[in-house]
Formats: sequence, structure tokens, C-alpha cells
Amino acid sequence: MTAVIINGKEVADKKKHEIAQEVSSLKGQGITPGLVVILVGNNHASRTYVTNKEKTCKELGMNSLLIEMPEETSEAELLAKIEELNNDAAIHGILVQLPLPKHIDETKVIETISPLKDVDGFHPINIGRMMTGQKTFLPCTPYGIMVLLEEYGISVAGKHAVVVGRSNIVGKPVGQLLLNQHATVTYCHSRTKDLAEQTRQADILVAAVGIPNFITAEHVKEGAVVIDVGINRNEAGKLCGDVAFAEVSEKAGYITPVPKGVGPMTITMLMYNTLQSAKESMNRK
Ligand SMILES: Nc1nc(=O)c2c([nH]1)NC[C@@H]1CN(c3ccc(C(=O)N[C@@H](CCC(=O)O)C(=O)O)cc3)C=[N+]21
Repeated sequence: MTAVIINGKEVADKKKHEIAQEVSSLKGQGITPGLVVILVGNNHASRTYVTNKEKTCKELGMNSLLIEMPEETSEAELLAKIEELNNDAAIHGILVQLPLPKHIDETKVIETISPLKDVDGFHPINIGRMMTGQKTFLPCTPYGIMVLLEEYGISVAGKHAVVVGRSNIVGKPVGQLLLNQHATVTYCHSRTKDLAEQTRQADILVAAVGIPNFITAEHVKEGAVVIDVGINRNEAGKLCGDVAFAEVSEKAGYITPVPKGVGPMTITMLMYNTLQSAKESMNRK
């Protein structure tokens, strides 16, 4: 089988167009969605994503504010900045780029962001709401994956989904969203015995490990849907995922490439969440 390549860039462009239209109508009602991105220190990889987020905000007619704080910023200073933004009515979304310098407690930072402005969907209140299937901000990468499946007409109910990786930002929540859509979900991780035996059961396989070429053809059932969440750099400095694309795309039914797969959807869902936040702020007035 030769896999259908899921074009994340194309789906992202379509969704962004819809978001831009809504932003424009919201502006007519006197409100412009505003996103703040806080970058602490100068992690090079973080900077490209941040630039991308700013560019997309502008494209969609939203306000974007980048706050750069030096590496030496204390935890107290960062928390004070977040409190200030929590109380700023012009700001609808607050994203603190992760990872943070080691002297800052990420959990504390995430818990300080108002759940009403937590467009990353990382606050424990929003995670709890997601788990119980209530309406809330969904984490952007998992949400983007669900939108890709929907756009390609891939049904989830009753399917066996296997998630490799159990991070708080991708692995755990994507498994939860798949479960909410009635999949049977298996989580695999570094302590899993005989990984390939597990992954070969997957109708839908999500790779969120952070190791290039970790998932090979032997891990994949013929015709499976393979979602690659990895963002790695190979020896040549080229962006690559967790899946050995050439060999797996000969066996899978559907596959997401890296780049132009899941990545563009992540930023798009961030914009979507920011738009929803702005709309909800109007309803509270
Ligand atoms: N609080 C927080 N929220 C995040 O959402 C967050 C974060 N911290 N820290 C870093 C990761 C990484 N991340 C990406 C977003 C888009 C692309 C993306 O658009 N990738 C393009 C290519 C970009 C390129 O060429 O470098 C693609 O896959 O086609 C990648 C990675 C969000 N993150």
C-alpha cells in the first residue's frame, strides 16, 4: 500500500482562512483578539516557533505581543508579569513558551495563567475539563491532530489507537481526545515491553517520542493511519519526525509528513483558541 500523505499545511491554510473571517467580524463588533507570547531566555529553537506565531497572528488580523525576558529572570518576576496580563482586558491568550530555564518551576507558571486565557490548554483546570469531556481550551497539537483526522474523513470510534509517548503536552492529551471520540487507546512509553507488538495493533498510530526514525515499517500494520508529532533535526540539520517516512509510507494507509504535517496545525489551533477566548470575553461583559 502507498499511503495518502496528509497535507497539514493545506488544512491549516483552510482553517486559518475561516479564523481570519471570524476575526474580521469580531473586529466589526469592536474587539480584536490578542495573544501574548512570553519567551524567557534565548533558546534558538523556541525563537523560530515564536516568530511563526507572531507572523500567523498578523496574517489573521489578530494583535500579537511578544514579551522577551532575559534568561536570568526570576520566577517571581515571571509570575508577576503573568498576573498583570491576566488582568489586561485586551489580552485573550497567554502563552509562555516551554521549556523554561531550570530555575523556574513550570507547573507554578502554568497554574498562574488564568484558565480563561490558557490558550495552550495546559492549566490543570482545563486538562480536567478535557478529561471529563467539557467544553474548554484543548491543547493545540492534540486538537490539530483531531482536526486532521476529521478533515480526511478518518473515523475514530471503535478504532484501536496506540500513542507512543506520554508527555503532558502531546502524548497524554492526544490519547484522551481519541478516547473522548470512542477509540480504544493504548499508551506506550520507554518502559513498554515489546513496543512493536503493541504498535502493530494500531489502526491509528501516534508517534510523539522525539527520536528520529524511531518508528519503522516493522512497527506499523498494513493500512494504518500514522501521525508523526516529532520535531527533530537530523545530522544535516534538516527537520524530521519520529517516523522513518520512506519505508512507513509504503505500508501505511495515511501518514503525516514532517514538516507540513502536524506542525502547521498546532499554530492554527492556537489562533483558534485565542479567537474563542476573545468571543467568550464578550459574552462575560
Ligand atoms: N507553551 C508552548 N506551547 C507550544 O505550543 C509550544 C511550546 N510551548 N514550545 C515549543 C513547542 C513546539 N511547537 C511547534 C509549533 C509549530 C511548529 C511548526 O509549525 N512546524 C512547521 C515547520 C517549522 C520549521 O520549518 O521550523 C512544520 O512542521 O511544518 C513546530 C513546533 C509549539 N510548541
